[in-house]
Amino acid sequence: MERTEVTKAESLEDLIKILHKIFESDTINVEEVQSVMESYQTKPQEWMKYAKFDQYRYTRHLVDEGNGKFNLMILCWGEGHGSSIHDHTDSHCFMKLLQGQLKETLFEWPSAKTKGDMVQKSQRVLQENQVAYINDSLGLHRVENGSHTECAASLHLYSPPFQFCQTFDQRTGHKNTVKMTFCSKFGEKTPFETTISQENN
Ligand SMILES: N[C@@H](CS(=O)O)C(=O)O
Ligand SMILES: [Fe+2]
Repeated sequence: MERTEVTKAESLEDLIKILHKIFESDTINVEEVQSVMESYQTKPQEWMKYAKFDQYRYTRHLVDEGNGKFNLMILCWGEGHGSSIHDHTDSHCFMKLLQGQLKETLFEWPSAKTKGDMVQKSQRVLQENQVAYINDSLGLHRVENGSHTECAASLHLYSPPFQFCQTFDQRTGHKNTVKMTFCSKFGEKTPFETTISQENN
């Protein structure tokens, strides 16, 4: 089979344009999305306006709604911040490192039979510009900024977009449904009323 030519994204704006084009189609080619996201060489001045860090937990900032086909967002991870083990609500999830490093740990879905600790499948450290991909059939993951001196930022694309996910307790495998909210949308801070019940995972 011929390899699909992948356009190089010259800027974040350019990347968004290319993604819109790709997602006009009803079928998604995971490798194509991954390659185009990888082709963008991170330039902090292009995404700085979205990046706001919190002292206590990672924050989520909506960048683009992808014509209803995908959500593109920037996540800001302070020193030592991490997510809980979670799923991705049957969506495709692409995660590109914009700054720093993030450790991704994959887990198996807990089964009714296996009680106790959740089973860890693999672990890797993502470097600047790298793109990771996950969906529910590949398992669950936890993402962490292990550094105690550097913050990290990542660009996430979810298709179709989703607002809720399930988080899992590593010791028991018990799950909870959580609503995921945005700290800012399109560079503007989300009004306080809607962030008051904010729960990222
Ligand atoms: N999926 C998580 C971030 S990560 O840990 O992959 C979120 O959207 O908040
Ligand atoms: Fe995730």
